[in-house]
Amino acid sequence: MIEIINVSKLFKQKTALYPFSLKAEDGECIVLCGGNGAGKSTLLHIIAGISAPGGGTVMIDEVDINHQRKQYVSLIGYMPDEFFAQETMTVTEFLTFYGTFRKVPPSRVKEVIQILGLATKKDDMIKHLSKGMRQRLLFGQAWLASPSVLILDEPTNGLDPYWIDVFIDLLKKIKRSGTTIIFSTHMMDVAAEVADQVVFMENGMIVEAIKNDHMNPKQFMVELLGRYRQKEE
Ligand SMILES: Nc1ncnc2c1ncn2[C@@H]1O[C@H](COP(=O)(O)OP(=O)(O)OP(=O)(O)O)[C@@H](O)[C@H]1O
Repeated sequence: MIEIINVSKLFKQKTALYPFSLKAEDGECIVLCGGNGAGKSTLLHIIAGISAPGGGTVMIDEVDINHQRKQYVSLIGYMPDEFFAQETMTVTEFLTFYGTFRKVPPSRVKEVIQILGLATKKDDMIKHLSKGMRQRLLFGQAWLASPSVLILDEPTNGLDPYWIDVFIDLLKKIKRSGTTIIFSTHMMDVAAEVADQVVFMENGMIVEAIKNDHMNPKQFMVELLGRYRQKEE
């Protein structure tokens, strides 16, 4: 379970996030939507422990980011929106490197490589991977240790339609295992398939939060697109 409690952020004079709160239970998914500069990455950086909140706090399974940082970080997996690794590492070396911090066995590294369709690339250097393959690898790094909360910044960027479908199915499976997921996207169809709650952000504020109360993905997408268009008018 994740609780975001009155979290805010100021960059010099500019407010990037006004105080707001959100909550997701085990196995639930929150999706953040909103235009460029809305504050999605800023919020995800705070939840991932990369950037300190200006005010408020984040709790995962009652572990407080401000007071139990080490324990908090062990409960999350974070996929950034940009690649950050040594590009001369191979796929296996990269995942093994991150796996050692969490005591992940080699069999799990192998399993993740397989599930993410990277088996034929396992000994290739990261610099030789396509954009979509790098995205899958970054996702693998976040998911490797089966964290309590998975935090993903625009995870479907660069994925082709086949891998978007695989990714949606995988997220649903991960939710069923009890993991809480929070991710940002510009893709309403992805949001409609996976989200229990879609949060629209604008200028660092939540302008609307829409819960999926038993709608199927198609109905939910129509609802989301309707709200999205209303905002543009
Ligand atoms: N390190 C920083 N220093 C100063 N301002 C920042 C910093 N990081 C983000 N901002 C500002 O905070 C605001 C929110 O940015 P953020 O990256 O969170 O938006 P976003 O919703 O993720 O956008 P996008 O869809 O383009 O990724 C923007 O106005 C941005 O310029």
